[in-house]
Amino acid sequence: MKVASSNEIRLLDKEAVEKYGISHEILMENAGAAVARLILHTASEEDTVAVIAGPGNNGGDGLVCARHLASHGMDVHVYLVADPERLSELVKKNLDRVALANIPVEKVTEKNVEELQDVLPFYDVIVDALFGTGLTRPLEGVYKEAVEAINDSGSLVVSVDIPSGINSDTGEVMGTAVKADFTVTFGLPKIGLLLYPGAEYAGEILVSHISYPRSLIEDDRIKVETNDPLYPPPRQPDTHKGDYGKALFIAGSKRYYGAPMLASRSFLKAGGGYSRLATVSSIVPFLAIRAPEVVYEELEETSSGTISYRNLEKILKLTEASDIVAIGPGIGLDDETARLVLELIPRINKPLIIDGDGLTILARDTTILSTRKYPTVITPHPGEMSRLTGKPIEEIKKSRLKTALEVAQKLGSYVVLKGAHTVIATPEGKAYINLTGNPGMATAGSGDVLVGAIAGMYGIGYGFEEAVRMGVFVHGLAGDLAAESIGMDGLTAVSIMNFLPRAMKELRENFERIYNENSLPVLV
Ligand SMILES: NC(=O)C1=CN([C@@H]2O[C@H](COP(=O)(O)OP(=O)(O)OC[C@H]3O[C@@H](n4cnc5c(N)ncnc54)[C@H](OP(=O)(O)O)[C@@H]3O)[C@@H](O)[C@H]2O)[C@@H](O)CC1
Ligand SMILES: Nc1ncnc2c1ncn2[C@@H]1O[C@H](COP(=O)(O)OP(=O)(O)O)[C@@H](O)[C@H]1O
Ligand SMILES: [K+]
Repeated sequence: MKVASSNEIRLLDKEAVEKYGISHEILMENAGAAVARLILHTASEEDTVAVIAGPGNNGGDGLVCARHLASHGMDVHVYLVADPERLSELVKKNLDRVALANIPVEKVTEKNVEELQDVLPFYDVIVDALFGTGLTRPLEGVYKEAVEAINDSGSLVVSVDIPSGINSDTGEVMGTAVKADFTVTFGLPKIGLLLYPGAEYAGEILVSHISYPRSLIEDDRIKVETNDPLYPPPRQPDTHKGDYGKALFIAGSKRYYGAPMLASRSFLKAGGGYSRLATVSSIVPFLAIRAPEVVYEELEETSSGTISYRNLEKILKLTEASDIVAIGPGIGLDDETARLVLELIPRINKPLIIDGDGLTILARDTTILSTRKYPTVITPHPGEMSRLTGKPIEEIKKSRLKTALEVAQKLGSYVVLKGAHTVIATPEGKAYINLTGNPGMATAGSGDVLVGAIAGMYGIGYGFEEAVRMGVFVHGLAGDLAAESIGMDGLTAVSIMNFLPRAMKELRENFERIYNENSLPVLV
C-alpha cells in the first residue's frame, strides 16, 4: 500500500476535488463516518463518547463522527478546542449540524481546560480530532493540556487521521502527542504513522479510502509503500542446488566466528542452494562443526587474524563462480583487510551485499561504488549509516526515510536502514517501510542473519530489488515466529536463523494470512 506525506495527501485531496469532482464535504463526511464505524464496531452503543475537536478539518472530521454516533443513540459530548469564529465554513457547517442535533458542545479555553482532566475519565471513548496533517509546530498551551488530559483519561482513545501531536511526515512527537488505541487514517496511511515513535502512538492503524478514486490511491507519484510480501518463485521438481543460487560470503576473522556462520548458514535456511564461506583458515574447523552444510574456502590471515590482502586474486576467482556475493560480516577493521575490501568492492562483477565492518570500511571511500556495473545493497544500522554519511545518529533516527533515500540515490545502491520498521530505499528513489519484526530482534548477530536472508531470496529466484525487500520481510517474519514461540527476551540471532525455514513455509502455504497480518487493514 502507498504511504503518503502530508504534502502528497494534500495534493491527492486537491485532485479528488478538482479532477474527480469529490467535494471536501463528501471527504469529511466519509472520514467522520469511518471513525464512527470503527467505534460502533469496537465499543457498545451504551458507551459514552467525548469528541475533542480542534481548529481545522481534523476537528471537522470529529464533528461529523459525533453526529454519526449520536444518530446511533450513543451519548456524545463535543469539546471544541478552537475559536468558533475562526473555523472554516465547512467545519462551521458541521458544528451547526452538531448543535442542531442537540449534541452538547463545550468550548475549551485556557480558563477551563484543566476541567478536562476531571471529566474525560468518565467517558468510555475519546475521539482525538485536535490535529491531523495540518500540524506545523509543537503543541503548546490549551492544546498540550488537552492532549495530556486525553492521555491521562484511561479511556479508549481513537485518533482521527493521525494521533494529535505526531508529525505526519517523520513520526516525531511535536511537544506532546496523543497515545491512541486506534488510528483511522484517510485516503492513504501517512509516513509518520509507520515510523517510530509515531508508529507506537498510533496504536492499531486502519485505513479508510473515503472514496478516493483508485487511480489516486495507486498514484505512482507517491514513492513510498509498505513492504508488502511478494509470492515466492516456485521450487521446481527437476532442479539442483545450483538452481537456488550459489552465494559467496567474504566474512569473519579470528575474533568474529558468529557473523560468518550466521550469514552463510542463513542463506541456506532461507532456501539458497549452495553457500560458500571464504574466511580465515584458523576458524574453519570450528565453523564446519556448527555449519556443516556450508562449503569453506580457507584464506590466509594477517597477524591479527583477519583476511589478508594476499587473498585478492583467489577471492576474485571465487566470485566468478557465484551468483551473489556478501562482504563484511565480522571481517574486522585491520588496515590490510580494509585495503582488500576497498579493492574487492569495485572489482566483484556480481550483485553484492555490503554489511557490518564492510560498511565501516566503505565509509572511508564510498566513491568506489560508482564504477560497479552490478547491483549493490548496503545494510547499515543507524550507527553504520552515521559513519557513511557523517550525520549524527540522532539525526539519522529522526529522518530514516529521507536519509535512506538520499544515500541510495547518492551511492546508486539499494539501502536497508535497519531498526524498528526497517526502511528500504532504491537508487531510483522508491522506498519501502517494512512492518514485520519485533524488539526481540535487537540482539547481536541479527543483522548477519539478514545478510543471508537477502542472499537467499536472490538465490531462490526473486529479482535483486525484490530479494532485498523479501529478505527484510522474511527476516522480520522469522523474528515474529520465533518471538511467538519462545518470547522476545531469549530470542537470539540463531533463533531467527532457525525460524527462516518456517517463515518460508508460512509464506508459501499461508500467503494470504501472512500478507493480511503484515499490512495495514482497510476499514470497510
Ligand atoms: N486530506 C484529505 O483527504 C482529507 C483530510 N481531512 C482532514 O483534514 C486534516 C487536515 O486538516 P487541516 O489542514 O485543516 O489541518 P489540521 O490538522 O486540522 O490542523 C488545523 C490547524 O491547526 C493549526 N495548527 C497547526 N499546528 C498547530 C499547533 N501546534 N498549535 C495550534 N494550532 C496549530 C494550523 O493552522 P495555523 O495555526 O498554522 O494557521 C492548522 O491549519 C486531515 O488530518 C484530516 O483529518 C478529512 O477532512 C478528509 C479528507
Ligand atoms: N526494535 C526492533 N524491532 C524490529 N526489528 C529490530 C528491532 N531492533 C533491531 N531489529 C532488527 O534486527 C536487526 C539488527 O541488526 P544489527 O543492528 O545489524 O544487529 P547486529 O549488528 O548485532 O547484527 C536488523 O535487521 C533490525 O531491523
Ligand atoms: K488527530
